[in-house]
Amino acid sequence: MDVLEFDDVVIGFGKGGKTLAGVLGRAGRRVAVVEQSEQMYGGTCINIGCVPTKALVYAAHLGHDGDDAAHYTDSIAQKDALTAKLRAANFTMLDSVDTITVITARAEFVGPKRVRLSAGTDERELTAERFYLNTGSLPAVPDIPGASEGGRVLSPRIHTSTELISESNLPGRLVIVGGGYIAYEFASMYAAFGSEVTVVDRSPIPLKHEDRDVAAAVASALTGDGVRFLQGARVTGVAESGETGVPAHDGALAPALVGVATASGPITIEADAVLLALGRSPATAGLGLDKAGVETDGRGAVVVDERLRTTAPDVWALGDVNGGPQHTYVSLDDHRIVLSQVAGGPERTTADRRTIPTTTFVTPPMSRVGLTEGDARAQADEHGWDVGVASKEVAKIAAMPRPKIVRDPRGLIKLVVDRKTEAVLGATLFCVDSQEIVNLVSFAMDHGLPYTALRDRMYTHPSSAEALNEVLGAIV
Ligand SMILES: Cc1cc2nc3c(=O)[nH]c(=O)nc-3n(C[C@H](O)[C@H](O)[C@H](O)COP(=O)(O)OP(=O)(O)OC[C@H]3O[C@@H](n4cnc5c(N)ncnc54)[C@H](O)[C@@H]3O)c2cc1C
Ligand SMILES: NC(=O)c1ccc[n+]([C@@H]2O[C@H](COP(=O)([O-])OP(=O)(O)OC[C@H]3O[C@@H](n4cnc5c(N)ncnc54)[C@H](O)[C@@H]3O)[C@@H](O)[C@H]2O)c1
Repeated sequence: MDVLEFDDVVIGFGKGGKTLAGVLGRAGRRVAVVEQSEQMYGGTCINIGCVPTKALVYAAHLGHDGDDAAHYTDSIAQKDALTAKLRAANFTMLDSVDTITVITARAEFVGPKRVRLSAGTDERELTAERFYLNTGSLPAVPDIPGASEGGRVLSPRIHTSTELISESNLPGRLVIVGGGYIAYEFASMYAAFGSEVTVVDRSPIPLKHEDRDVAAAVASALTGDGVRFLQGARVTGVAESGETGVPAHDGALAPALVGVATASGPITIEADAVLLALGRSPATAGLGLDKAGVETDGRGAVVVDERLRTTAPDVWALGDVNGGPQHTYVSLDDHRIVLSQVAGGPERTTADRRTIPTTTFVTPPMSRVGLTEGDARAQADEHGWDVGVASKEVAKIAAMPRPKIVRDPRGLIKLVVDRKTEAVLGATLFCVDSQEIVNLVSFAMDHGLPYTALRDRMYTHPSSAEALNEVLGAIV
C-alpha cells in the first residue's frame, strides 16, 4: 500500500483547519488536507451552515412577483449557486499552493501518527509529523418513534437542517423540534418564506437562557410573523398520514402526522416537513481516535487542553470536534491558538478569550455578549458588582432612526454594567444590525473599556451603533 508522507495533516476541511493549512502551506510546509466529500470543500459553514442559511434568511425577506413556492424554489437555486462558487474558491485557495495537497477521502487513524484514507475501494495511508483534527459535528438524531431510529430518519418528511435546505419545495406546514439556534433561525426564515411553522420545544419557557423581557420580545416578534410555539412540549411520534387516510397535501408525499405531548394533553399536527433541530454532536465516530491515543469525552468530543492539544503528542483539535462553542469564528480562533504553537509568535490559549459574542439570525437578529441581567444579578455579591441596567424598546430609541429607515423597528436593546467600575458586564441586542453592534460591545468588554466610552463615542449616522449613545445614557 502507498504511504504518503507530509509535514502536517489536517483532517476535515473546516474553518480552523483550512486556514491553518493555508498558512503552513504558504510557509513551505508539505500539508495534506483530507476531506471526505467534494461537496464539503470549505466545510459546514459555507456549504450547509452559516452562509446558505443566512442567504436564505435574506432571500426570505425580498419582495417577489410570483407565488411563495416559486420564490422559495428560486431562492434555493440561488443559494446552491452561491455555495458552489464558495466551494470552488475554497478548493482553489488551498489547491493553488504548491505544497498543499487536498485529498478527497475519509480518514481513520490506524495507529499513532498513521492514517488510512478510504475513497471508494481505493485505500492509502499517510504519516506526518503533526495532525490537526477538524472534523466538525453532525446533527443529533435521537430515536423518535416513526421519525428516527439509530441516528437515521425514517421518512422523507423528516429532515435535519442539511436536508431541509436542499429541498426545493417550500413546505406548506413545517414542524420544528427544538428550541436553540437552528430552531429559531429556521422558524423565522420559513415563516418569512410563507410556511406555517410550529416550534415544539421541550423547555417550558422560550429562550430559557435569556432574560424574560428579551425572550418575550423575540417570541412576540416571531409569533407576529406567524410562528406558533408549543413550550413544554414533546414529540411522541410521527406517522405517515397515508396510513390513516388523510389525503396528500402536495401530491407527492402524504403529510406526516406529528404526535405532540403538551401540558394540556396530546395533540396531532399535520406537517409537510419536520425539522429536527436538537443540537449537533462532535464528529468523532469512525476516526479511530483510540488507535492514535486521542481521548474523547462522554459527548464524543475530543479532549483538549487550553492550547487545543489532544491527549496524543503532536495532535491538535480545532472547531466543533473539540466540544467548544459551535460557531465558525470560534473554529477560526482555534486556528490562531494552534498556529501560535506550531509557527511561533505570541502564545495564545482559549483562556485569552474573554467574551464570545453570538448572534441568532432571526429577524431582526438577536445578539448577545457577556451576561444577561439575571446572571449578573445572581453573581453580583460574589464579584461585588453594583449592577446597573439600561433597556429600551428599539421603536422608542429616538436617536436610532436606522430600524425605522429599513422598516423594522422591532426589538429591544439592553446593556448590563457594574456601576462601581463602569465595566460592561453584558449586552443583549435584539434589533436590526445587531450582528454588527455586538462586536463593538464585545471589543469594549475585552479591552476593559468603561461603558461611558461606548456611551460618549461619536458614531456614524444613521447607524444602529448610535443607539448606544442613548441607551447607555439611561443606566439605572
Ligand atoms: C444550519 C447551520 C447554521 C449555522 N449558522 C452559523 C452562523 O450563522 N454563524 C456561526 O458562526 N456558526 C453557524 N453554524 C455553526 C458552524 O457552521 C460550525 O460551528 C462550523 O462550521 C464548524 O466548523 P469546523 O471548523 O468545526 O468544521 P466543519 O466546517 O464542520 O468541517 C468539518 C469537515 O470535516 C469533514 N470530515 C468529517 N469527518 C471526516 C473524516 N473522517 N475524514 C475526512 N473528512 C472528514 C466533513 O465532511 C466537514 O467538511 C451553523 C451550523 C449549522 C448546521
Ligand atoms: N447563528 C449561529 O451562530 C448558529 C446558527 C445555527 C447553528 N449554530 C450552531 O449549531 C449548533 C446546532 O444548533 P441546534 O439549534 O441544533 O442546537 P442547540 O444546542 O442550539 O439547540 C438544541 C435544542 O434541542 C433541544 N433538545 C436537545 N435534545 C433534545 C431531545 N432529545 N428532545 C427534545 N429537545 C431536545 C435543546 O433543549 C435545545 O433547545 C449549535 O450548537 C449552534 O452553536 C450556530
